[in-house]
Amino acid sequence: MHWSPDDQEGVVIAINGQFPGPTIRARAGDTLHLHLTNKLHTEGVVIHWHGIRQIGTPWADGTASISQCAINPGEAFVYRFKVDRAGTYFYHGHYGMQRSAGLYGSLIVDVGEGEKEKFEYDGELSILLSDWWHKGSREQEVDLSSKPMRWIGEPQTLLINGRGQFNCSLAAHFSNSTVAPCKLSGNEQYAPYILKVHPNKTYRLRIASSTALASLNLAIGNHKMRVVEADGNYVKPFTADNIDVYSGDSYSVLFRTDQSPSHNYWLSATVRGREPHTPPALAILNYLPTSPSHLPTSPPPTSPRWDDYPSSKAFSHQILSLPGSPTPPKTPHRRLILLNTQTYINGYTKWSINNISLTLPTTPYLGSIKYNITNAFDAKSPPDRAPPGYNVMRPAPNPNSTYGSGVYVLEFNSTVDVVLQNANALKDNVSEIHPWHLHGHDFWVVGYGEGEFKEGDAAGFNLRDPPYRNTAVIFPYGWTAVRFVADNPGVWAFHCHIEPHLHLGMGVVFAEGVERVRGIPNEAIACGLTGKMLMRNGTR
Ligand SMILES: O=C1O[C@H]([C@@H](O)CO)C(O)=C1O
Repeated sequence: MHWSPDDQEGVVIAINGQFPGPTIRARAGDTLHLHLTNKLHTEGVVIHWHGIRQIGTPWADGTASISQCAINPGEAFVYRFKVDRAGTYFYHGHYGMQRSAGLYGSLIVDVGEGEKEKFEYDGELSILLSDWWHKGSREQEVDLSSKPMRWIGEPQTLLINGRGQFNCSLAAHFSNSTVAPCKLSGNEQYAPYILKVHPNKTYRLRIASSTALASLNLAIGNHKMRVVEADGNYVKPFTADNIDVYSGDSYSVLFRTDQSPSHNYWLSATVRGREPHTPPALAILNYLPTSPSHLPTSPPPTSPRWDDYPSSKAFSHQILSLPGSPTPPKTPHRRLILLNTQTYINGYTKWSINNISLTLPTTPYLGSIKYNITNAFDAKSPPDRAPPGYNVMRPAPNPNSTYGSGVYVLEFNSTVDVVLQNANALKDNVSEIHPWHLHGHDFWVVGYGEGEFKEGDAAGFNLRDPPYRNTAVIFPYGWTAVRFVADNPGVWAFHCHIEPHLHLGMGVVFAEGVERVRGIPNEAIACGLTGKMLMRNGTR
């Protein structure tokens, strides 16, 4: 497939003229060859593929490590990887703030030839959720990197498959707010996305969130959902009126079209965890043969209040793996405790992990480790835990941190626990949601807790049916523990999926079995010191 991000039109990055980018659909076991030409005039492009583990491919894709060389304007690159299992995934830009500008699309992998899903359905629908600002991604980067920082604020619009409303509401007549009704003839950019269904069928709705900031809650008016998949893995099915979807998450839900077929219904997404200044995103569930322009006669579904954390926690705790799913090794070889804090460095606002704010080196980690280039990043590994006695309920007594680019070197095939410890941010009584995403692996989400993690809490970890996924949320003032096996040779990012938070340093880098990585393509290391090495060797 040929595939080219084009220049920003307004503030949206399109791929092959489409926004969001094209849906890439494959079958488990396929090897994809995606030819990417960067047609942006001034910016490099890096793409990350969610859920792709790439074990067994000829090389551990440099995209797995967020510091790979960007594909420069005018350059072309072939992404080659195997999609080894079915599931709902997506891809997105991983360079600067390009995700907030729209560089994303769906990646859907069907079960292999002759195989069956563990649930049945008559039809399938797919939505990719995102958020959108009127400011371009470059301006946002400058704002975030200024002293004092200028925060990007809440998005102007939430989008469902790239569609959303600004300054008008499709459901204005249901509320007493002063927002004007949207005048629809059908082709406006704010026309809603329409999900067409036939009555009395079971549909699989695939959902992924590529938001740059917003945590969302999704509901379909008058319809219950049955959650069956999370991040490409089966979960024990459960029924929900609404579901939380954090940035980086993907789900499949089943629902029955058992409502009156002479009406249409709203699908809505609302903001969670931050006081919303953005109206809900609305799409229309259109019961055929009713006309899609027949707006729903009932109001959009209600969702929990943005700060109703007990309901979000209850939802997360309900996600457990389907019996027969992989279970974690019983004991870890190593446990990292990563304290998440909002900090300052010389007056610049940052996010830090164990008091280090990640700054990516200009040379890709994969190449520098593989070829023993010792001065490309900090030789010292970051600490395995923050100093004891830190009060997570209060702003830090000393809010200053330092920059760092060091790597956690994990023993190949070892079992690693990571406890993500949330804390108070810079302001009193503020602690935010952070969805953490791991590249190149799935992890088991083995526990959640309130306040400070204590070693004794590990005795309560769920090792029986923890969900196996690649994104896990930490709630305000709480901790979340994940366990994974470091069995994928390469260098892998683990980071908050809120794009401005990563931009401000909220991430860490893991390296394992790099000596086993064979045949790194030149394009993946053609920058920084490895780029110079290739030039010296005459290979470039
Ligand atoms: O990183 C962030 O910065 C702001 C605020 O803390 C400072 O303006 C905010 O809400 C974030 O999530």
